[in-house]
Amino acid sequence: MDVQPGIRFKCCLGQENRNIFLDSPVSLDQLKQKIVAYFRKPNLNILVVDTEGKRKRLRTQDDLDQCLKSVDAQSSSTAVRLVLTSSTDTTSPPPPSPFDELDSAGLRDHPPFDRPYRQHMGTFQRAELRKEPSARRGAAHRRMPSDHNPHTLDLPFAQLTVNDVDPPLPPPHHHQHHHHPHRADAHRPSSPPPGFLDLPQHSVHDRRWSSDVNGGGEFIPETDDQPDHRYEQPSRTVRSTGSAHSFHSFRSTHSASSTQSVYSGGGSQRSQGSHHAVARVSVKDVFTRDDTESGVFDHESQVRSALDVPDRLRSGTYPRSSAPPGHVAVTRIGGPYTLPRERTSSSTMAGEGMHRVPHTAVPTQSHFSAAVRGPTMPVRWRKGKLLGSGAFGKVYLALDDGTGAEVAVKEVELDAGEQPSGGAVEALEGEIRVLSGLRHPRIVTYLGTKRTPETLSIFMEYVPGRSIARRLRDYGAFYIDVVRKNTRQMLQGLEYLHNHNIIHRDVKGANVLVDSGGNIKLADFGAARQLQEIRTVTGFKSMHGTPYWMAPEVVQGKGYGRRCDIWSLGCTVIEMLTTKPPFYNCEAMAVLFKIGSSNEDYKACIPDDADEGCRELLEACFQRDAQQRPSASALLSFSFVN
Ligand SMILES: Nc1ncnc2c1ncn2[C@@H]1O[C@H](COP(=O)(O)OP(=O)(O)OP(=O)(O)O)[C@@H](O)[C@H]1O
Repeated sequence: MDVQPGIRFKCCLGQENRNIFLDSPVSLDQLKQKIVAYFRKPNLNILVVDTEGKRKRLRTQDDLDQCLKSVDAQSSSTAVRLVLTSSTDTTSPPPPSPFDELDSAGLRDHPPFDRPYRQHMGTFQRAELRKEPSARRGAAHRRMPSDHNPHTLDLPFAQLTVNDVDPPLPPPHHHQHHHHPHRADAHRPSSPPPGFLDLPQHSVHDRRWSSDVNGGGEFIPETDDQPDHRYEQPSRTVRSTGSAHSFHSFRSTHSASSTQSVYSGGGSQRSQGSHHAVARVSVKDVFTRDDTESGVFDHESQVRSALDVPDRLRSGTYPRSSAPPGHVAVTRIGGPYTLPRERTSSSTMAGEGMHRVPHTAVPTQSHFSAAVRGPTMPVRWRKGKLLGSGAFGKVYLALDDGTGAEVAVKEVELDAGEQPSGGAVEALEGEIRVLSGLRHPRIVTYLGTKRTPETLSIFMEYVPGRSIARRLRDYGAFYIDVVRKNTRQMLQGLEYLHNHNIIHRDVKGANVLVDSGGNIKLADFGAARQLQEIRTVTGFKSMHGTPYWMAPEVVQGKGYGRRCDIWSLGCTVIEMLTTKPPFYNCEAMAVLFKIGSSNEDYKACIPDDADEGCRELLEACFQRDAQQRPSASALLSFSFVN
């Protein structure tokens, strides 16, 4: 199938950032229409920003064509940066953009920011990590902690290169993407503004669908144009139908005429080795203003997670007791609400096969009270007990004195005498600011940061049930059903992160937290590189960590992308089955060679008595060639996790 070329327009109006994708050839009218639709302001001036930061007004189709020509000339770039200003204010300077903020903070030219802001924030870096001057490295080794643990590793930091090795996606091809069985997820639509859902074009069915972090993320393409159609999942995603709609008046959206039957597309699909519940809902009935205020509005994952009935009902995330009779309690981003339950003869509450949510679903306003918003960044807070310590700092429980909620706070010591240069701390703060826009039931929510001269405190959602690693220590290896459920939920979290261009980089049992309902949340994602940088400058200047979960391309310093998380996920599955990751009986240095050496067959580490489906998934995860590893989305269709 021919895929038309497409152009991404990164639009910035004041603090609001949107990505708009348009197929070529792009017409100015089309662009203007999109801008009006997305920013809900008519007659905006459109200024194009060139690579040197100069702005030029786009008035005519010719201007646009010229501009697109210059984009074509730079083969690596298909993005056009636009600044929008109010047309009533043609003389005043354009509104501030995140780039301006970085400029004024002197950060933009700092190495971590030598790429566009969002690309950096999206954590897919092509830039090599800065190399430590050798003298400093020497000092680093002198200052390495003496408590050597054979299972941890101190490497000169500069050995790691972070590259987005994932090849680019073909450009978007709207309107027809549903029809191609293999490319259904190979298109990325534009990110809608809060309260706006451009569903006709960008249905939730498109799993490439991704709103940006705080509305303006750099979209780094996924890798599924790689030949892993064999892993393609036919119809697992939730389809959403509906028209563009404001979420700002919740009550008015519940008219009896809404279309929102939820049904499975032909019931369960065991032929693919899995069940696929295909739901059709009117998203306007699922989301409210609360969702749109969270800074990110990921319709697909939210719809999917809201309707991931098998998982939730099995695991008890939905507090059934909280639902009135005849209703299903549903945990939404930020909290629960209820949907009337209606069973059909082929449905079960475990979600096997068909389940229906009739159009009379009526969440009430009371369900959307403060309780559903989840934790927020505390203004005044008190430190509680130590929850644990890691390579980068200690994690404490803390009480938010404003709301009474408990949150977790990771304290990273900053060496006051040797402040990190080059804005490493600011970079981390910026990263957390962006990451705190992410919301998904399978990831720990970052809330924000606070800094004193001695400490950087990173606030997070508190997950009470301890990590998988800790549970393995306490109880021993998990039964296969728990491994299955945890794996599925980890994949859901990874899918969400990867769709938002975040590589976790440190997937392992210690970074998978379990809540009191036995559901997992991925922790410690996205910020590892900045933390590493801070520790590099202020602490023992080395890469400190444990290599057992590392992917070969990471160890080999080749540069890596999202698929390194898939390898680590495989190691974590082994960890859950046996309590230890592969080769844990070897010292850290030895295991590095094993990981790096193509002679070492990781598949041999799969326990002999492993479930057939589990073996299939692990073999896929342990493909040495990262490109051969399926994506998180593809793995979600494997029989083991269904
Ligand atoms: N949001 C959280 N809620 C509850 N407990 C947490 C939270 N974040 C971390 N913890 C606890 O604190 C411990 C230390 O976490 P931290 O992220 O500092 O280190 P780690 O992940 O164990 O190790 P490393 O830093 O080497 O990856 C974790 O093992 C976990 O038990």
